[in-house]
Amino acid sequence: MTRKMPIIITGAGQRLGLASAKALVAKGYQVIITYRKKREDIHVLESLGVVCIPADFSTLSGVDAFIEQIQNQYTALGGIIHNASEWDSEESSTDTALLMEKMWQVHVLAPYRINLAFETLLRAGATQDGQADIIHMTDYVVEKGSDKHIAYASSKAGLANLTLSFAKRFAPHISVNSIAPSLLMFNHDDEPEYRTKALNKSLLRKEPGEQEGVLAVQYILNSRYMTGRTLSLDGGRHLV
Ligand SMILES: NC(=O)C1=CN([C@@H]2O[C@H](COP(=O)(O)OP(=O)(O)OC[C@H]3O[C@@H](n4cnc5c(N)ncnc54)[C@H](OP(=O)(O)O)[C@@H]3O)[C@@H](O)[C@H]2O)C=CC1
Ligand SMILES: Nc1nc2c(c(=O)[nH]1)N=C([C@H](O)[C@@H](O)CO)CN2
Repeated sequence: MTRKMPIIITGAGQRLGLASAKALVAKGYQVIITYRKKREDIHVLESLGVVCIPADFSTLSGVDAFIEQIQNQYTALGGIIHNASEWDSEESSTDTALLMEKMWQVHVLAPYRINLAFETLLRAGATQDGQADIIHMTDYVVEKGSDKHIAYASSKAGLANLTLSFAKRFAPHISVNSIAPSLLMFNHDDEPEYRTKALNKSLLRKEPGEQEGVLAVQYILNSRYMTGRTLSLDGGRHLV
């Protein structure tokens, strides 16, 4: 059943967020997205009727400005997909304290503050649609850690824990779930040897692409009986 109430996707100017926004619009959803960089694809989304809001969650004031804008413009929400993310490594950082702060700011504080702020809007949306959804984009490394993205992995573990807490707090009208990919899609600058190594980390040895994540989002939005759980998209990596 398609929702009447709008679904927010954060960080949807490219890759998985962009593909998810296009897929939900094609299914008849009202979609709101956030972005930082105004790429050509933002104009494409606007032409499809998507409401595109510039938002930078790297500061508390940036998070609160986004919250205020939504609260001023909407009286109900069908859901929010916390997709915005930075995949920073210790190797690429000169200050590990700032790295940890940055990872927790975007992956934990922003979703935490937004979920609390939007509870009333989501409950109003659930009244209209029968249910509202929060989806946290986490990561396979929540289970296993990462020796090269330590701060990132810890923050995604924090996000995964938010799924458990908000599922309890917002039941029964708002469902809260995680999607935990391992490799979905490479970045354009990933070297061939890195790609080979990453592909060999899973049993299925493939780069599934963004549509694997889109299918998971659609499954959760269509589900009527899933909350506090994680959809793991990892090609059997846990068995390697
Ligand atoms: N790609 C993969 O293989 C995997 C992805 N995931 C998770 O899935 C989700 C989607 O992945 P992917 O599409 O690769 O994500 P991206 O790396 O493309 O990041 C998504 C968007 O997040 C936005 N963003 C980053 N920092 C901030 C910030 N401080 N404030 C607001 N927006 C911000 C960026 O917006 P802009 O470009 O406009 O600056 C970016 O386009 C992410 O949460 C990721 O951690 C997990 C495991 C594997
Ligand atoms: N925000 C992002 N998070 C992650 C990305 C990414 O590109 N952006 N990529 C990965 C990798 O695909 C990793 O799962 C396998 O090498 C992880 N998180």
